[in-house]
Amino acid sequence: MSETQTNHCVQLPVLDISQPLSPSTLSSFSLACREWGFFYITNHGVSRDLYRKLHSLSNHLFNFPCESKLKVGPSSSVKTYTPHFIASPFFESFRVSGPDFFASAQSTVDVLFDEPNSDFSETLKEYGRKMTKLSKTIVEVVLMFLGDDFEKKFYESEFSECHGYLRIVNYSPPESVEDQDDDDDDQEIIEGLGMHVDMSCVTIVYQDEIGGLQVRSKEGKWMNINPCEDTLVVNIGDMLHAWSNGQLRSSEHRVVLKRNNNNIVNRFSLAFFWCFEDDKIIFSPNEVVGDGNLRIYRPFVCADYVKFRNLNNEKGKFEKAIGFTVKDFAGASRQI
Ligand SMILES: O=C(O)CCC(=O)C(=O)O
Ligand SMILES: [Fe+2]
Repeated sequence: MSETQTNHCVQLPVLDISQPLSPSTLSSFSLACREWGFFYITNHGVSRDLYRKLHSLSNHLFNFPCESKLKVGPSSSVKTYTPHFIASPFFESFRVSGPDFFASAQSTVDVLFDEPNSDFSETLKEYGRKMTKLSKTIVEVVLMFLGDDFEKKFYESEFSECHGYLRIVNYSPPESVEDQDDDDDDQEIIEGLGMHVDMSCVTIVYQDEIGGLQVRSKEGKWMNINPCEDTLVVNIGDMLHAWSNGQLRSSEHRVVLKRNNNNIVNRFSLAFFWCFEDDKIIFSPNEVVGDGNLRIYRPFVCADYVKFRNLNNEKGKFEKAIGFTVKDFAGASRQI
């Protein structure tokens, strides 16, 4: 039987990232990270104006003809554009990488635009700076969820070399896909991005008001993560999941697209991935594992895991969770 739309919505706590953490909030976020691997943040310092600007400047790039965008596509030297039909027929994205977000954005702009233009790159520089600062704060806070003073014990030694990159995503039907004319009710769901787990330590997601982000419960049920004005969604990825010895959940999630009179509604999102450096050896410290517990992952080099995932992506299995997660890559068959 094919899957149809559900309406279950998960209640995730909202963290005011501008305030110090109180012991009572600590426990609800700690629980959310262990149960869902997702929570919201507010007072994050990114204005609605900046999001409006990012949306409109990004649309400008997405509106270039396909042939132009492919000049920065997977077969080009720049490789910042992922065209339709790689992640899904409805997904296309531009990638902007840190630490020099300006230079990375400009490498795309220089190919696409005939005239010199730095509006996009300047804006991405500002957004990259804000997301970098936010990611550092989030990692510190998440370390507090794991244990007393863990941010003091582990932030500097383990997380100070992290880096980030941004994926700007446009969910829309490709030119070659006709609108469907099924009945209105009981429609099959359309995945804009299939089930996957992130590779990152943490991911910060901005989704527009359309919604469609879903997390899979431990029981395997899809739950909506509704957009909420002025808040961002944070989720734990496989790198931090492995580092925490599985205590923080790296959840399967996906994006489903909405329809309006059988037309797919365009959706815009920004996913910022905060990751360990390539040569980092991910190995959960004794104190994190805790007395009497066993390690569930063998130590591994971060870049080797990224390579493992990308290899499977190339085979057309873009970010599919099953068979290609850190559990498959470094799960300890014999616990150590
Ligand atoms: O588009 C979104 O809202 C989320 C995207 C996502 O999960 C990802 O890019 O890993
Ligand atoms: Fe994701």
